[in-house]
Amino acid sequence: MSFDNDELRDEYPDGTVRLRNPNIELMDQDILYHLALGSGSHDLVEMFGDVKFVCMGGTPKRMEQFAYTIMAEIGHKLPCGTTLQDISHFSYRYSMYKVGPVLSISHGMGIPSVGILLHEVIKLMYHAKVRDPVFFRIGTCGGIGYEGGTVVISDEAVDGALRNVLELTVLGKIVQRPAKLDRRLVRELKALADPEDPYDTVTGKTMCTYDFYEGQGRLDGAFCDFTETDKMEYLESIHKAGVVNIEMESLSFAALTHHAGIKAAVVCVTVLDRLKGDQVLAPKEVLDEWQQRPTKLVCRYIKRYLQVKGKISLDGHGSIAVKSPRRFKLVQQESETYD
Ligand SMILES: O=P(O)(O)O[C@@H]1C[C@H](O)[C@@H](CO)O1
Ligand SMILES: O=c1cc[nH]c(=O)[nH]1
Repeated sequence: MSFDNDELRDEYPDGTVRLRNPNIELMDQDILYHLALGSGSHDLVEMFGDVKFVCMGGTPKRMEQFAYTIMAEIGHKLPCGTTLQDISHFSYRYSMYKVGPVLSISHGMGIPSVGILLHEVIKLMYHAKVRDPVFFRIGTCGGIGYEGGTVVISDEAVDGALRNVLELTVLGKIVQRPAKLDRRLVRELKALADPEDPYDTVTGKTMCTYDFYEGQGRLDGAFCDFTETDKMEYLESIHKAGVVNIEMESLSFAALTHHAGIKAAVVCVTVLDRLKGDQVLAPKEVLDEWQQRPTKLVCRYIKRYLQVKGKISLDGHGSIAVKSPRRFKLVQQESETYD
């Protein structure tokens, strides 16, 4: 296991999520302001103690749909006559749905929005005494050399200058956090791509920017100080460096989950090939179908985990069998991160 934050694992071998913040346990209560939840006002262990998977994506609609999809996939039943409730409705910020061991939460757009949410969800995992949760981001992105509709599993997140770190200004000083993702989880997810899927599923480096327009080299924003030639030179250079897609949250997602010792993956669908244009031209119905593709892969992972866990719960090794159409693999449930 090459876990950069091994101290966390050694100190808390039961898998509960620990915070790298001594202040929290000294507080009478912790208000998770943007989730409309609190450790004093809610029984967080009772409400969330059984969570195993936390799935996030940009929009409330996508994450509500994801919640209904995973509910059907894992056969979770709601009490008669009830529907899923948005647990964070009264925050008017994020939406959160719970389906058995799965949380489905919208994160809004960009690093600041997903960063605030991650602080609060990681604290939620801590207060609820959740063990070894796995986090997924289910998103959309621009492909670099990939047609719209391609599913991309990120094996690394980099910023606009190809640096594999999230940079934050804390007390006026620049702090860098490594943006590492779990290698084994990438392989497990890739193995769940079905050759029968009518689209490609690829792995590669994901560039994460602070802006959709100038930050991603688009010519069609309200402002643009570079030429088409400059743009193409840049996109070709990042393509050469192994970047397969661009989006706006993976850097924070990878860095904050890694800092908390939480296993995480980013799975996005491309909505266009940026080597061919800037505007998202696909019709809405097509975009809606494309957005379900990362969902399908993550659902397969969760379903497989839950089925296998049911069957092998007595083996004590915490292993998960991943069936690809051609083969079965027994995969140890450990984390591996890129150095
Ligand atoms: O998860 P989503 O679809 O929101 O991810 C990407 C990155 C930005 O949040 C947004 C830009 O259109 O889409
Ligand atoms: O080009 C794109 C498409 C979706 N999301 C992004 O951040 N960029």
